[in-house]
Amino acid sequence: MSIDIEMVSQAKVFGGFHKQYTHPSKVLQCDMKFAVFIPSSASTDNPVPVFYWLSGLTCTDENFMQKAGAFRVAEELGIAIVAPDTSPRGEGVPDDPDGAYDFGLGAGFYLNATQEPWSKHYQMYDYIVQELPELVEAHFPVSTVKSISGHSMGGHGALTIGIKNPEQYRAISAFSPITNPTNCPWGQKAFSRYLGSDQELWKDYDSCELLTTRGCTLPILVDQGDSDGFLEEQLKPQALEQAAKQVDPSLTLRMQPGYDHSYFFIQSFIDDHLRFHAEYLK
Ligand SMILES: N[C@@H](CCC(=O)N[C@@H](CSC=O)C(=O)NCC(=O)O)C(=O)O
Repeated sequence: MSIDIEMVSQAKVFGGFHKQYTHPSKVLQCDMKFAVFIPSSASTDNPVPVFYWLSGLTCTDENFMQKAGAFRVAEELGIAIVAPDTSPRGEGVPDDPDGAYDFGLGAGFYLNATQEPWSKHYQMYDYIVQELPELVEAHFPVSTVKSISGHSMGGHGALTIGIKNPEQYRAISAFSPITNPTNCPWGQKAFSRYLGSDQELWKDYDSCELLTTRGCTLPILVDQGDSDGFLEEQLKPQALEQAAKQVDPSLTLRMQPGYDHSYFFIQSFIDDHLRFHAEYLK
């Protein structure tokens, strides 16, 4: 079934096009925006692979597209980029009761909420894994070959979604991911509200737990700045390293001296990530 999408803006960049769209989401029960970069080599005769980018807390589709500096190398490698929003939006979509930045709007945590009042709209896992790729593949000159990456909350999303769907993605990468959300304040706040008090159920969205119990057949690249203010309390890359050691050696964790949590860090290493993904998207 084809879903209608409406273009909001487009701009030529490095020979390709950045385009922003809006569409009604059946899964999220609201209108959503997403953005794509389509390289100039893409056509119906030459469908290109797709790099999905999941952004972090407070972001929309715009943060990565405007700040990461990814288009020159994506054009060179012939890779499309898709950047969704980070939560459902719009009238009727509930937000954090105190308007906090780390829950509700802009903070969907890429999971399927089970608790009221969140469960009606906050189904970001199904949106990213099913609805959005179906829509993208129906409307753009792209193949079904894809990989997934993200930052912070989006790094958590990329890791958990990639680990759980190895048949759908070719590679996973992350910048400064929340690796062990069941064991950090951001994750505990979000999971207790979206998923309820049974912490056994939280494990299904924790990359350390998933790696330990399922392993991972996909290659994983993680970059983490050692001057990141969220490092010790929220991100815990060593927990991911420990979990990976127990199952297989597919994780490359690079601690990057002096870098913080910002898009300046992402901008500094996004070319490495795109080239890493390109190896597996061939
Ligand atoms: N207190 C800050 C926190 C928001 C923040 O740092 N957001 C990061 C992602 S954090 C983890 O998911 C981000 O990417 N921000 C957008 C950007 O363009 O930098 C605040 O409210 O600003």
